[in-house]
Amino acid sequence: MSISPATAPATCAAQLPQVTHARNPGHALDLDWVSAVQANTSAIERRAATLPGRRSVKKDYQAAWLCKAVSLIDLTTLAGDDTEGRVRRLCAKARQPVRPDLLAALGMEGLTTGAVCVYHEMVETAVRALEGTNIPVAAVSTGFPAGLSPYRLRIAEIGESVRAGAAEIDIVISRRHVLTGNWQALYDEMREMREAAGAAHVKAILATGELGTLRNVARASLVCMMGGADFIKTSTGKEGVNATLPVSLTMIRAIRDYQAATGHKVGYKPAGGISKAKDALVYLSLMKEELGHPWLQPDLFRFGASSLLGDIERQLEHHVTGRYSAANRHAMG
Ligand SMILES: O=C[C@H](O)COP(=O)(O)O
Repeated sequence: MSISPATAPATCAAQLPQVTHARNPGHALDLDWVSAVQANTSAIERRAATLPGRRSVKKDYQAAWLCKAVSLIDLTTLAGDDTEGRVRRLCAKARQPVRPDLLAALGMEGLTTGAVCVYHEMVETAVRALEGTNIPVAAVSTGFPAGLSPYRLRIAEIGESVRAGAAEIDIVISRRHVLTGNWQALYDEMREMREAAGAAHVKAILATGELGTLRNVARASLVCMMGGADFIKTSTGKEGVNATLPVSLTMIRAIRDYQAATGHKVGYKPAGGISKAKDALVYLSLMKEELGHPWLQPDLFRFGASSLLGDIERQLEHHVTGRYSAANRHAMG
C-alpha cells in the first residue's frame, strides 16, 4: 500500500483540493491519493490467521504481559442502564484492577488501567471518582454509536465533554462518507472534531464492521490520521462485527505507512468483543511485531474493553496461586 501523493491517479488530482495534515501544518499531502490506496486483502487474511500460532509473547513472561495489558485497557461501560454507582465501581476497579495480594506477588503494586471510558453524562462522576490518580477519563462523543445526530450537536458534544473533564474524546466518524468515497467530507469532519477537542486526545472510531471492505478501512484510517486523529479505533462495540485481526493488521499498517510519510506517530485502539486474556496477548504481539515497543505504551495503544479485565485477573490468580478461586471457577462456568 503506497501513500505517496505521486501515486495518485491523474484523474483524481483535479477533483480534490490539497489538504494539510492537522498536526503537521508544514507537511502538505494530497487527499486524492487516498483513492489509490490498495489493501492486499488475501495477504492480510493469511497473516492474521497465523498470528495466534506464532505469537512472540512467551509463556514464562505471560504474567508480565498480562499486567502490561491491564495498563493499556480503557476500562469501559457504555450501556443504556449505566448509573453513577456503576461508574464509581468501574473507577474503583480502574484504580485497583487486580487483587492487591496478586499484584504484590508479581511486584506490580500501583498498577492501574490506562483510562476509563464512559458516555458524556458519566464524565463528571468518573472524573470525581478518579481524583488523585493519573487515570484519564475518555468520553464517547459525537452521537455515539451511530454518529447520526445533527452535525452541530455532535461538534458541541465534544466541547461539553472536554468541559466536564474528559481528557480523551472517542469520536465516531460518519460511515456514509467512507461508503460513498467522499474522502474530503471525512477529512473535513475529522479536522473539525479534532479542533473542537482542543487539548484533549482524539480517538477516531471507524466502526470497521460497517465499512464494507478492508480497502475502505485502510483509506478511512489514512484520512482520519491526516485530519488529526491521535488514535484510530476499530469499533464502538455495538456493530455486528467489532475488532478483528485482519482489520487490526490493515489499520496498523496504515499507521506504519503514515508514520513513514509524515514522521507522525498515531495510536491504535482495538475495541469491541475483546474479552479473553489470550486475545489480549495476541494483540500485544501484533503491535510489537508490526510497530515495535513504542506502541506498547498507553500513549499509543489501548484496548477498548468492558470485560477483558475479569479474565486477565483470573489468569493472574492462576499464575500466582496455581489454581482458580471458587469465585473464579464459578465465573468461568
Ligand atoms: O469502546 C469500547 C467498547 O465499546 C467495548 O466493547 P466490549 O463491551 O465488547 O468490550
